[in-house]
Amino acid sequence: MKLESVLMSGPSLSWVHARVDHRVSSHQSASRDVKCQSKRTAAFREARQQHRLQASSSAEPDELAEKFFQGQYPEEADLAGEEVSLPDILGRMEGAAEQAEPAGPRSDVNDDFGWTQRMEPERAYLVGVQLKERGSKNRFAYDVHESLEELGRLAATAGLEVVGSTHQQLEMHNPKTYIGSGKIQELVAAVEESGAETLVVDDELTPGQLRSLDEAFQDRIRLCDRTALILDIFSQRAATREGQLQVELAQSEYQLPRLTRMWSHLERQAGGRVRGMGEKQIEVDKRLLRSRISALRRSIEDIKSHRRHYRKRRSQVPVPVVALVGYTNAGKSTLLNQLTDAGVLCEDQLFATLDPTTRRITLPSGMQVLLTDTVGFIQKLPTQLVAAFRATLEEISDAALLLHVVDVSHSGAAAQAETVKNVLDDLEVGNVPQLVVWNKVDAVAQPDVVSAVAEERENTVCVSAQTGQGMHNLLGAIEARLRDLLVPVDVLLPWTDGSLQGEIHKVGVVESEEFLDEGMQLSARVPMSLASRLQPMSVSSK
Ligand SMILES: Nc1nc2c(ncn2[C@@H]2O[C@H](COP(=O)(O)OP(=O)(O)OP(=O)(O)O)[C@@H](O)[C@H]2O)c(=O)[nH]1
Ligand SMILES: [Mg+2]
Repeated sequence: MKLESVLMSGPSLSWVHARVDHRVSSHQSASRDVKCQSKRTAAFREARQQHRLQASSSAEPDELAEKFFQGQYPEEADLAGEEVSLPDILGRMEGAAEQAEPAGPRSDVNDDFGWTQRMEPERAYLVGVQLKERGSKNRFAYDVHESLEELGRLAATAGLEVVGSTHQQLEMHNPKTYIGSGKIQELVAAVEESGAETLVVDDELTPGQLRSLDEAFQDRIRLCDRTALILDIFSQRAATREGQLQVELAQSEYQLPRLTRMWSHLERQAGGRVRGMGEKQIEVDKRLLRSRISALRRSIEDIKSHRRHYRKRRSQVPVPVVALVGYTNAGKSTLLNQLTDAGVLCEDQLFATLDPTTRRITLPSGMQVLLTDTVGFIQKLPTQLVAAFRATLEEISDAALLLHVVDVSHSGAAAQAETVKNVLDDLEVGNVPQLVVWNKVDAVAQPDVVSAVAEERENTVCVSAQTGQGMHNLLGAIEARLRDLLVPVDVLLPWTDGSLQGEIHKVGVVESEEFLDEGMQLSARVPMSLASRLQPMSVSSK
């Protein structure tokens, strides 16, 4: 009943997601990063209210709420009528929590509700796997050190403090335990020694791997994988309604196969006396989560059709769209700001931009284009997010040209560019024409050499979005590329064929339109493929 109300209440679902990860070592979970505080405070308020209604007389509502908040679920109240009483479960949990409480005092603060939360960031330990090279396919494979460094930046963005890391070289990820089973005890010891409360794994774990690692750590730490971390960052940052819905959908899909964890631990704590309850509850939760997923899909579809309508109107204005795409932190927003007065937030942080901003710019000849900033990509991008952002990235598929921004000063620039290429292919926009922008040329050791290499390559320009170097060149290149892509046509479209007119507006630049008795006469610049289809209607060929 409670979970249902939480699930249906939308925004707090990310809190449910957090709860899935909560351990019985609940005093540790109280140290979750402060960024989550507002969501958690809301959850707490709700919990407390519900407890006032539900709690048995044997426990103070506040005490119950605090336990609930620390990952000791309020639904336990629902179990009261079953084989084990609520105070019994709470007592057992209390024992477990005491045992698990980390040694040493840490500074705590009181919030409005009188419960305590530590201000220090949660400490995280990172673990990754270096897959052994297998043939030329891995030409752009990420080095595990780079990947862990990136994971550390993601962790920091999410508000964690990295206290250590390790990796292992393997032919493939161990399907049961992620790292080699022989390495696990070593990892457990290293994590314990580091004092970390969270283990962050550099890949997406399968539900089975998650379970095995959980068991190896005996629920003493919070486990988090790269996907959960990225989803968490997205949920903290999504600003528009659509962005929030998309992230929530991605999180729900991620949680669905992993729900077992939150109930199996309850069974363990109750010493098996509530066996069967967990399973029953998992089924209920899964059903609720599935219906939430359907509701989210419907809401997103509604917004999408609104946007389609808006884009249709916009496409009637003959201004081509140029979309900035690239790896996260490549400098896309800085470039947009340099070319316009958009004032978009640029930060030396991953995923600074989640929601697209569009501005009009004028090219040297006076031709106008719309420049759109988009969300950055990252290696091992969660599949749920690729799917979720397919809608937002429709903007990209409508673009006449993609500016692929590459941070050329980054040691992994080639691998990052390859990742972007693969994601664009996944999104089925790999064949939209592109101009490659090598950014941050001010930060490379030999800018002249880099510029010379860029000049030799097709469709590549070198710039510094920060200093403004190369901007004039870039604008010229955008214009040349757009003109290249469009060919002039003069056509007479019969009134019986209305759809072609819309298509010309959508993908080309209309220069003039005249309504005649026989049809519409139109001068435009359109892509080559459309120009050849329009050939039979060409005025000059009549
Ligand atoms: N040295 C140097 N730094 C740059 C340049 N362009 C951007 N940066 C810095 O790189 C960091 C990331 O820039 P953003 O513009 O936020 O990058 P982004 O591609 O929009 O990143 P996301 O929105 O996270 O995907 C910021 O700290 C910028 O100041 C450049 O030309 N030179
Ligand atoms: Mg940005």
